[in-house]
Amino acid sequence: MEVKGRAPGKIILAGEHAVVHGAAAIAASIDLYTEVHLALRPSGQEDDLLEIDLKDMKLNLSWPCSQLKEVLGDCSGDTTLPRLCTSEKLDLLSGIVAEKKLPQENIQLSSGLCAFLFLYTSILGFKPGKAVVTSELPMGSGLGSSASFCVALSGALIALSEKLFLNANEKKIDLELVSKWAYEGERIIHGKPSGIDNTVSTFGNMIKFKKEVTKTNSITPVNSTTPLKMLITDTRVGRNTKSLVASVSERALRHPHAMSSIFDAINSISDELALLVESPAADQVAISEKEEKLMELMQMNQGLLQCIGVSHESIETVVRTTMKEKLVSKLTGAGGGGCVLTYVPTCILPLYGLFCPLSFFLQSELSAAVTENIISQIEECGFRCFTVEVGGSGLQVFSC
Ligand SMILES: Nc1ncnc2c1ncn2[C@@H]1O[C@H](COP(=O)(O)OP(=O)(O)OP(=O)(O)O)[C@@H](O)[C@H]1O
Ligand SMILES: C[C@@](O)(CCO)CC(=O)[O-]
Ligand SMILES: [Mg+2]
Repeated sequence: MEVKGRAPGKIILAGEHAVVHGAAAIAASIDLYTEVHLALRPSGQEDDLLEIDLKDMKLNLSWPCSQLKEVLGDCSGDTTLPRLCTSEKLDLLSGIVAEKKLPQENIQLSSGLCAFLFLYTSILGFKPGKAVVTSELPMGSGLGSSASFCVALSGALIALSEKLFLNANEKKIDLELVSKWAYEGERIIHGKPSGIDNTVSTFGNMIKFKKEVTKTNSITPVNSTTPLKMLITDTRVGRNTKSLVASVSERALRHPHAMSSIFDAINSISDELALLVESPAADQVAISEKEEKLMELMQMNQGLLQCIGVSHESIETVVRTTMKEKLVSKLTGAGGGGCVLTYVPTCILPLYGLFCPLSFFLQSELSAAVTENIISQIEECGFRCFTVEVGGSGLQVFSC
């Protein structure tokens, strides 16, 4: 039996990092995906391998299932109750991965491979199989590559374990369950994730997310009344979400009151942004007012992200370059390099002090010209730009 899981990356419009500390954040899926194709090997065959083929990295690794069983011990359990990967188990998994002596340029994949082995053996046990992984997302850049990998993989594993596509089984995939397993994978990669990335990758669209300690997380759909056009710049500066999240927590320990005020301010920005995105705007004047407010909120959020220490010279370069054209940018995801969002308003004339309500054609022509000009200035700095569709579908699972 073979299945394919496909899950999107994401952008965070407001609230990254603060969300780990209990503030609200707004995230939306984007139209860039990770796919995991999963096939079980027929039982009774000589080779009892568990294999992973990371196509984009041209990296193929395998482990005999008998060896995994010997090292990891019993991994069975109720698959409907996602389990935490204990630190003892993580040490065992890290040892199994370290034996493969990954080339230095791929060393950051170790945590992803530990998450793979943990999720596979927890959900399917030691059944021989093969996973083929491809992704359109730049890895480790703030667009949720780790979450989309964990969600696509968990979706495929649950579909196989519940034999979803066999014998006219009409049961639908349990998205809550997938998201919870993916969260356990994210924990291996991120250390202390809030859960926003796996949630938006699983369910898609735009959400307001707030982590709750004693009850279930609060997840509210945000229904945007206007399409949001985002230009994304990949600064190509490598970073790692786990260490950035840890550095913010350390700063919060050093300056608890100041940091808690910043997290509160970010919470208010997220609340206001969600209301704004959902508010109707009947005419060009209302649309342009709404867009200006949105840009102001993004600008304030970027300033606060700089305050908590997760901006970077490369991010500030993008912020300054777009500011010259009166556009606003903010980092997205964990920061420290990675990707930057630039909001491209539909009403660009008011930014230049001009107002022309009838000329929609002129607006879109000018918007395209300004965007092109900005892209060429940003790319001169050695960065890469692309645009994305915001708020599409979440996890999809197919039978192959
Ligand atoms: N396609 C993939 N295959 C295997 N591992 C992956 C894949 N995509 C991501 N990973 C794992 O996730 C790590 C990157 O996760 P990280 O959380 O640092 O960045 P991100 O998810 O892209 O950004 P952010 O969390 O800020 O949105 C990689 O180093 C790797 O271990
Ligand atoms: C930096 C962070 O807030 C978002 C990463 O996309 C971490 C998290 O919420 O898990
Ligand atoms: Mg991540």
